[in-house]
Amino acid sequence: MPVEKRTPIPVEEAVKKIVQQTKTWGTENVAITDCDQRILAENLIATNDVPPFNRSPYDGFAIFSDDTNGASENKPIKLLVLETIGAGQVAQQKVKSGTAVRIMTGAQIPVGADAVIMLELVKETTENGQPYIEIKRKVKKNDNISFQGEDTTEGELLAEKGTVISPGIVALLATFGYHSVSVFKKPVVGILSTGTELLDVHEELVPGKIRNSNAYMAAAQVKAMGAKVKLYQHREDDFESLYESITAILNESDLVITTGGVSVGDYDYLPAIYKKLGAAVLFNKIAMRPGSVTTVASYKGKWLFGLSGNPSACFVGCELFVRPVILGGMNDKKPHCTLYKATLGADFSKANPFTRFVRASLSIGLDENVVIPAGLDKSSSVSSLLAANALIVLPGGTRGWEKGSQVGVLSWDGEGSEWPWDSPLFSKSSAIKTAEKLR
Ligand SMILES: Nc1nc2c(c(=O)[nH]1)N[C@H]1C(S)=C(S)[C@@H](COP(=O)(O)OP(=O)(O)OC[C@H]3O[C@@H](n4cnc5c(N)ncnc54)[C@H](O)[C@@H]3O)O[C@H]1N2
Ligand code: MOO
Ligand SMILES: [Mg+2]
Repeated sequence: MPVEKRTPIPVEEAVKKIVQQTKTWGTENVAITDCDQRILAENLIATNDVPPFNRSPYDGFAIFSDDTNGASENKPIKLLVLETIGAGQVAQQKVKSGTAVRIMTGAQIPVGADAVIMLELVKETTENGQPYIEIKRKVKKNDNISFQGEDTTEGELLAEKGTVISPGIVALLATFGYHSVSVFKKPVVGILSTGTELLDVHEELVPGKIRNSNAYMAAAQVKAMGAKVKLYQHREDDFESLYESITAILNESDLVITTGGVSVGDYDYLPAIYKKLGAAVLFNKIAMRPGSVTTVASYKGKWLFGLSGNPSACFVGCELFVRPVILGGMNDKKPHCTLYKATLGADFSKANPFTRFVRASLSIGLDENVVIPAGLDKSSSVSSLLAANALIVLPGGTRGWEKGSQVGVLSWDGEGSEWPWDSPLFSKSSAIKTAEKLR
């Protein structure tokens, strides 16, 4: 059989094809205790003013400010203390001229009081068994009052649907009585590695075999993206059993990630499996390195991601193509890796017609971000993933890059990007033209 000729498409076009087909995973209600890092499927609206009543920001005395007119070191004024209230208590009596209520931080300002003076600024006395305070200064109306609604007002839109729930948002949900909250569902991602050479993690090495690292790596990646993972026992490169496994996994998952067996080799069965399934292949060759063989197909509303068997290629394919499907389906407004501009900290000499994604270590600085390649730059490398927190994006058709160059970097750390692909740092370049020549 002649080897299949594949037509590479530019990376951004591949990502666009995916984004166009992304649909939401639906919504569910989760308890406030389980909602952190999920994505809001409803607007977060203030259901009351915060604070809900005028309150004291200090431990002190609630007074009627006009009583302090003319008060001075030599001429203190004296007020009768009616009662004491702590936070959570409400004064029983009104503050009238000549009186005060001892009040603790967080307690509601008593009716009639229009200012608070701190404990440290008064002298406490007793006369005829009655508690009094002396004040030696003028206190202005509204001094030391935390006003109702000064933080938020009822009806205010605080966070829009699509926002990631941070600890701060959890605080607001609690403040406004959302004991449960509507969030976008997590998709279920089934992960299966194929390879006759693969061993389980606990197995001893034998000649010709290696341990399966891709499945565990991909599981960790998609978990970090917020998906649920179903990890399956790896399979040998055998058409029938692989076909059977994949159809079974399709029933149990929203997305199926396979690793390996997706290129043009004798035992690369994924292309034939997509064909037999009747899956619609969006692309099977991308003008990029690593990960050029990444294949994405859709089947009955489900996704099939054929990631490369080479670990670094598998990793990159997952970040570039799986991420926007998982996060986009959860209505995350920034479903792609975060784009940074950085200074290249070391020469990168390899020329390549394809857009390169170099595993790299990115340091975010106050004045400058610096990025350096993270190790052996081969798609088969595992060790270069160790120090990597980002991918340097080097547009195709270039003759190597010098230390000091400004480059675009995509990182899986950070808040994500809406659409990083238009960045001039990635210059629409000659990648595809050069790739065409190579075909
Ligand atoms: N004649 C051609 N050969 C190859 C091409 C090509 O275009 N023409 N593409 C090369 C590129 S680029 C890549 S990437 C690989 C992709 O290969 P597959 O996705 O088909 O993966 P496999 O053949 O199954 O394995 C490749 C490599 O990765 C190792 N591997 C596989 N699975 C795992 C795993 N779960 N954990 C760790 N390592 C794994 C496997 O042992 C192989 O060494 O094809 C090139 N060839
Ligand atoms: O997909 Mo391969 O790893 O392009 O390098
Ligand atoms: Mg292969």
